[in-house]
Order: sequence, then structure tokens, then C-alpha cells
Amino acid sequence: MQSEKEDEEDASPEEYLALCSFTGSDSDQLTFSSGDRLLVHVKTSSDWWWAELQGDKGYAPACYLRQGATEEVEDASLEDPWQDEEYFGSYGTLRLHLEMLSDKSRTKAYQQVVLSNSASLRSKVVMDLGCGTGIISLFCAQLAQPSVVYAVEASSMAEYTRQLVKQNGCEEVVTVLQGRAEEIELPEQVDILVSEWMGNCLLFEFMVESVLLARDRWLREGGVMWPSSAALTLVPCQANSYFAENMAFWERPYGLDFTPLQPLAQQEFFTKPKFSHLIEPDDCLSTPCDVIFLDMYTLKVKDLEEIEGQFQFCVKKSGFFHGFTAWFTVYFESLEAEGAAVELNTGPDSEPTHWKQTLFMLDRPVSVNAGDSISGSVLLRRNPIWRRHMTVTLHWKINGNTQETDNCQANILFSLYT
Ligand SMILES: NC(=[NH2+])NCCC[C@H]1O[C@@H](n2cnc3c(N)ncnc32)[C@H](O)[C@@H]1O
Repeated sequence: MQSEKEDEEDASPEEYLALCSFTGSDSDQLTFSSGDRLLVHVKTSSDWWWAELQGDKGYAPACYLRQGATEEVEDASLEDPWQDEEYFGSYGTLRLHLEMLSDKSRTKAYQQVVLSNSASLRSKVVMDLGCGTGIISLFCAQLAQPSVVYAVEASSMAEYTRQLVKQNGCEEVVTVLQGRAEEIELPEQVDILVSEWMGNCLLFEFMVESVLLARDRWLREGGVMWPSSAALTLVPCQANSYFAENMAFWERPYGLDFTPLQPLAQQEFFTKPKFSHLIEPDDCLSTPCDVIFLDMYTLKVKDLEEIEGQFQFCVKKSGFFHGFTAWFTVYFESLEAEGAAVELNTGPDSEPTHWKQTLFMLDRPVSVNAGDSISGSVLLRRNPIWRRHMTVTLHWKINGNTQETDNCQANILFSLYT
């Protein structure tokens, strides 16, 4: 009796080129090298395909493969791996800047950092990386007396930022430099490198790479990074309304049975992370836990390729385990020796920010009971081709202490593609 997959394999396989190497993380994932030609038998999901390489079969990440690619196509996709045209184009318009400036939690946290360090900022040299409209640089000039702030902005917004600096009488202190932080020249090393670089799930957009490169090139020995550190937090959660709206909905719409659409709904709505999700504190099934911690003084660009964290949650109340929710917190150390750090927490116990939280839905909910443990790991793997993207792979098992049976092993791969 052929397996379902073998049935589907009867269709003629298509040849794909591996654009880079991939090492399978468990027995049913294929391992291959850049340049290998794989035969794709079944596109089991938008992210994982059942493929074959020299007789070995297994799942391959679709984003690593290009159909009928030849060298020039490969070069083309490597031409703009940062998608800078689109990325800086979007920051050249007001929409995103309005969203960020309207985010009081975010903007006031940076204002508080400047305010609480205003004495120590006197006569310091500051770099504001990715200054956008220049709000952080203007806070520095308005609330403290640094000797100079280099406000670096790659998008066309920079020309307006210059006007805002002049309009607010800060041109003596703030110098706007248009260009990528990796490419511009500063006349001197800086004492403080401040930036608002965080993206969804902390790292999406990978602007953090630019911050690390600028740190290595422009931050003087003993200089200060703002943020100084960052943590990614995870919690198993209920998502009853999201589940009801996207899955239960198909049970009886207008008295009809639309359940045959539920597999489609699962594929379409639950295989991508839900950005801007607002989790209620009550939805948390256990105490949230920091799964990844980044020290902005020691973090290296190569560390960004794969970042893994472990977790062990103890379920504190019975309910439906619909998925995991993630958020981040960044910390700004004080310039004064014993001064208190400022933190910007984007979790459910803080004022909502424009990031809100990110919800990763399981294929199907699992009912859990108080005392169960949900343990496993989260792997953030940067896309080797599209450098602003990453996949999030969650492995977990549930050691229900109320059931004899086994764990339910599972792993889901989410691609944080725009
Ligand atoms: N928190 C985020 N996810 N994004 C908010 C900051 C993004 C701002 O930094 C600018 N920006 C991003 N990368 C760079 C770079 N390498 N060099 C200069 N400006 C940059 C970008 O044009 C935008 O104005």
C-alpha cells in the first residue's frame, strides 16, 4: 500500500537548484549543498517540500530552492539580497515614521533614556543609526548637551531630517549624514551608539547587522550601546478568538457545513506567524520565559545566522494550547555607574507598542492541564539568500502528567516573509 506521499509522488518530479547549503535538523529533513540539483516530488507546504537528492528523500526548505535556476538567475537573486530598494523606499515615505512616532511607549522610552542620562551625555559624541525623522537626535540636542550627534539615515527621509533639525534649532549639535551606516564616514569615533533597530520577533529586517558593523567600526573602546542588550520572550498561549474567527468559523456558517475548507484554513492562516497580535495576559498558559538573550557588546554578525533558545514551561491552568506568542524587551544601561537601566518591554504586561506581539499557531490546538510541562526549543535561522528574512522553527513536547501516553512531538517552521 503506497503511502499518501508516494501516491502523490507519481506526479513527475521537478528539478530545483539549491541556492545554498542546508543541514537537516532531524531524520526527515534532507541535507544538501549549494549547487545541488534536487528533485521536488511533493510541495507539502509553502515552506517545506518533499524532495530527493541522489536517492535520499526528505523535506527541504522551499526558500533555499530555485526552479530551473541557472547561474545568472542565481546572481540576480543575490544582486539585491537586502532588498534595499524596497526597504529604504518604504522608509522614504511618512507611513512607517508616523507609525513609529505615534508609538508612545517606544518613543518615550528613548526620550527617557536621554533624559535620565542627560548629565552624562554632556560633551559626548553620539551616533544615531537609522535616525529616520531624527527624533532621538533631537531628544539628545533638546534634553542634554552632547558635543555632537551624527544622525545617519540611508533613505530619502534624510533631507527632511535636516530641515527638522534646523526647524528645531539643533543644527549646532546634530549633523545629518545620508547613507548606509556601513558605508558613511564619520570624522571621529563615538562615545554612544544609539539606534532603534528592532523588528518583528526582535530580529526581522536584520537592521541589527548594520548596528553591529557600525559598533565595530565607530564605537570607541568603552563606548556605550543603546540598547545595551535584548531578550526574546516566548509563552505557550490560548488564542480562542483567533482560532474561532479563522477555523471554527467554517463549522456552521449560515447553517451550512463548510468544514471541508478547514484544512485550507489551517494552511492559509496558521502556517504564517500573526504579526501585531495582542495577547491578553489571561491567554498565557504559563509564566513567559526569555528564550534568547543578545548582548550588544559581544554579539557578532555571524551569530545572527542561527540563534537557538531552549524553553521549559509549566502549564499553570488548564485550557487549549493554540500556539506560542513571542515578544521582546530591550535594555538601555545607564551612563552613570550605579544608574538604573531603562527598559522597553513589548510584552502583554506593558503598554502596547506598534510591534504588539507575534503569534505562532499550532496546526491544531491541544488541550493541556495545570501541571503539564511544555518543553523544547526555538531556532531563528536567517535566510541565506534574502538577508532581511528568517525562519522560526519551534520544536516542543508535552509531558502531560495527567496522561500515561507519550509526548506529542511537533515542529513548525514559520517564514517571516513580508
Ligand atoms: N526598528 C525598525 N525595524 N525600524 C526603525 C528604524 C529604521 C530606520 O533606520 C533606517 N536604516 C535602516 N538600516 C539602515 C542603515 N544600515 N543605514 C542607515 N539607515 C538605516 C531606515 O531607513 C529607517 O529610517
